[in-house]
Parts: sequence; C-alpha cells; structure tokens
Amino acid sequence: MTPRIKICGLRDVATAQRLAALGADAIGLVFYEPSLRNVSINLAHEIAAAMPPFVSTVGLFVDADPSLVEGVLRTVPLDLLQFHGDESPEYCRSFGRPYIKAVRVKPGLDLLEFADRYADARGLLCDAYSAAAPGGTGERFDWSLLPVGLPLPLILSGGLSPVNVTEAVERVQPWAVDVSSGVESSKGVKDALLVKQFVAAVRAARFDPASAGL
Ligand SMILES: O=C(O)c1ccccc1N[C@@H]1O[C@H](COP(=O)(O)O)[C@@H](O)[C@H]1O
Repeated sequence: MTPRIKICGLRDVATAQRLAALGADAIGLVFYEPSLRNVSINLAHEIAAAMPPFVSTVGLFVDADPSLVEGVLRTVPLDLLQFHGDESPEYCRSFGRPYIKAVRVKPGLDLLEFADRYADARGLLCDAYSAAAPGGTGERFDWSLLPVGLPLPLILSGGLSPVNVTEAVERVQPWAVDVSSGVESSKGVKDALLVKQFVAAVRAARFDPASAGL
C-alpha cells in the first residue's frame, strides 16, 4: 500500500470524476469565499453526488460561521470536514462529524501538544505557514519540523507536486498526502497530466505503513 491521496479545490463534476479515475482517494471542496477555489453549495452537491464509491468527499472550511458548515452539511454529502483555520477543538467536534484539523507548521510550534488537543480528529493535516493566506499557497515547509510519534495519522500538504512528492513520502512516511497548487496548470485549474504524474510519484515512493503509525 501507499499513502492515500487527496486532491483539493475541485470546481467541476467532470474534472472531479477524471481525478477519481486517475487514482485520487479523496477530493476536497473549498467553502472559503476568498479562495479562487471556493464552490457554491449547489455545485458542491453536484460534485459530491457524482463521486464513485470509495472516493471520499472532504469539505474545507476556514474559521467559518457554524451556520455555513451546517448549511453545507444539510445539502452536500460530505464524508469528512477539514478545518483549516484557528478553530478550537470544541468547535471542530460540535458538528458531530468526522474531521481533520489542519495546522500551519512553523518553528516553535509544539505539534505533539497541538495533536493532543485535537485527539478526536481523524488526522492532522500539516501545511506550510504563510502570512499571506491560510492555505492553498503552493509553499512547502521544512519537513524536519515534524516530530516523531504524532498520535494522529499525518496528512502531509503544502507545496507538494509531482516533482517533490516521492521525496516527501520517503522522508516523512505520512498516512496521506494532500495537494492543490502542484497539480494545477493555472490557479484553480486542475491538470489531468499533472495529477497522473502526482499519483504515479506517490505510488513509486518507498513507504512502510508501520512507519506511518499504522
Ligand atoms: O485551496 C485553497 O484555496 C485553500 C484555501 C484556504 C485554506 C486551505 C486551502 N487549501 C489547502 O491548502 C493545502 C496546501 O495547498 P497547496 O498544495 O500548497 O496549494 C491543502 O491542504 C489544501 O487542502
């Protein structure tokens, strides 16, 4: 087995189906208006409803008003929530749905303590810190900042691409990888060839599930 693959920021049904056929295990839908990848609830419903079995749909939120999350959940068949802002553990669990918590990694942050606070999360998504935006920047971070012994499945993200993802998997041994910018031909436009190369590069990596804490 190799790490699970999530491709984030889908904006149309045909592309989402194509990426699922190319090997994506999960697709991400962005509910964050400042992002170019933001989708309406109606479009999100169409995309999620078109996913084949065993491909998960993840809803991404950034410090959203709870009414937005609840409104999305009423209409869109999401499998998992991704909280990518400064949401508290209480907020994350208040929806009664499985969630992953994103953390923007920078020196000095105690990731073990952070993971302990979100002990009921299904995974910890480690992304690059950027002062400019909460995520989706295409920037990577220093993977050596990741501690050994994280108590949650690690989802590695931040500036991954077909060029660097084999090295990333071999060095970090994450449970899953998450990518957006690195498989786009222009901001917000997913490129099937880049996705194909990304999936092949993940599958080519030396990966030991035991190292991923499984
Ligand atoms: O994709 C976005 O527009 C986005 C907006 C706000 C927060 C997170 C966002 N995307 C997530 O960011 C990371 C890294 O993306 P990239 O590959 O470096 O572009 C990824 O987890 C996306 O899910």
